[in-house]
Amino acid sequence: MGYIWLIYFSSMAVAFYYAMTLIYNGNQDLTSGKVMSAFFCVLTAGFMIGHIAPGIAGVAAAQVSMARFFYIVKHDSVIQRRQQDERQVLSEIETFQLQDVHFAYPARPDVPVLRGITLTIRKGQKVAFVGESGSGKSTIMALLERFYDPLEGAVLVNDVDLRKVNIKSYRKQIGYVGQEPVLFATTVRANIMQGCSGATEEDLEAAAHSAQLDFVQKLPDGMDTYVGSGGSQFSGGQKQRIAIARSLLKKPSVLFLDEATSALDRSSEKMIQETIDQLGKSSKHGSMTIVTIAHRSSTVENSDVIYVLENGQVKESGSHKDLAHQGGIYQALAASQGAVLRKASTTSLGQVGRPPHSVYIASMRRKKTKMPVTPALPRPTRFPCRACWASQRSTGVSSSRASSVHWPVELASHCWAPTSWWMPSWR
Ligand SMILES: Nc1ncnc2c1ncn2[C@@H]1O[C@H](COP(=O)(O)OP(=O)(O)OP(=O)(O)O)[C@@H](O)[C@H]1O
Repeated sequence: MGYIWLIYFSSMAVAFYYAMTLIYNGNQDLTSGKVMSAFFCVLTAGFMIGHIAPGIAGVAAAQVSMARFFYIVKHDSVIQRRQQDERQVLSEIETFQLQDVHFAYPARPDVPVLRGITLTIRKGQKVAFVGESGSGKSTIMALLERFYDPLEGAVLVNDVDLRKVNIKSYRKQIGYVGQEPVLFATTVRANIMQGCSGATEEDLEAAAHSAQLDFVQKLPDGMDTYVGSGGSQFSGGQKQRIAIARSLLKKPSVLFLDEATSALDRSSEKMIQETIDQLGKSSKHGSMTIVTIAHRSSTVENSDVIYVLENGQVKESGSHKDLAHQGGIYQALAASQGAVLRKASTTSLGQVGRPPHSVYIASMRRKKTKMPVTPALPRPTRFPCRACWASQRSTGVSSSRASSVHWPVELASHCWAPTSWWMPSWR
């Protein structure tokens, strides 16, 4: 920009100098008055045009924003809403029923996602959906929230087809926390109060306490801390906790948790779950219905009913106690996770805080073996990836021996995998 101004004023100076030279040399057509008026005209015009330039960039940005705005405004809802049909106003949700529900997403109408789901959820129940990735768990939740309508069959609420229920009154009753919650670029307080403007400071504090928001209190600005664009100034688990606080403040009669505590450590998750269970028993609507999707067995163990999905169908249902010994998919899933956890707690590699390198050193000391000279390694904070660990196991090398063989020599960059890779979840 500085160069433009330099060129602009330099050319003006040259033109001015040239005009003055012509006058002094006796040019009859030019007078100093004419030159000065022309000079000020050009100066003013240039100044104005210079001011337009940033505006042109603004117009381009506004065009993009307007295009996005009109895209959203004109976007048709995927649910066929007919206001005259949505007469049933709900003050309370007693039951949900899915009756032989078939569904495919509008973007892929030929790919069936749900194939004949029939189930009932009653008031106050804790219901969980588990199953492999892509089996249709979140899709069931989306239908229960009426983000989509089923292609065949029906979703009933209090025995009324959801298509006939006033959607505003219905959604006021439900709370939803997803895996990647949406936070707005404002303060923690404003994010939690979103949609609950009537909540008092005590309600806010109670919700924050229930959702384990202690970390916010430790920040200099407390509840008035700015969360950043999309909550970018907080970690995934912290964002989930803020979103849980937001939902709890609303005191919904039904709470949908779609992997809502997946980013939390086990103890925080357990504490939040216990609080939600307690709140569930004492919500303003009597008892709160809680619908959970999770991959960790510990998250769903306390549920009254667990539905196990496979390829868009319910394959098993029952309590954890029933399913854990049924010899089906759930038992296999729970056992595989339990086995991994057991292995993690018994094998030296799985002991948190005692990484493989120190295990190796300790084992060499025990055996009074002369330690080979190995290059100094940074203190490891992560574990070998599952593939490497499996290959060590298959060669029959013991864990400490395996780590001594493998760890210092071959621990390549891919082995610096997060423990979550090594400790498989149900995904
Ligand atoms: N908006 C969409 N448009 C088209 N297909 C979709 C859409 N959302 C999900 N699907 C497809 O529907 C299927 C079920 O997805 P869904 O999200 O319900 O699975 P899920 O069991 O919740 O999986 P995960 O445990 O990974 O969240 C998947 O095959 C997915 O690719």
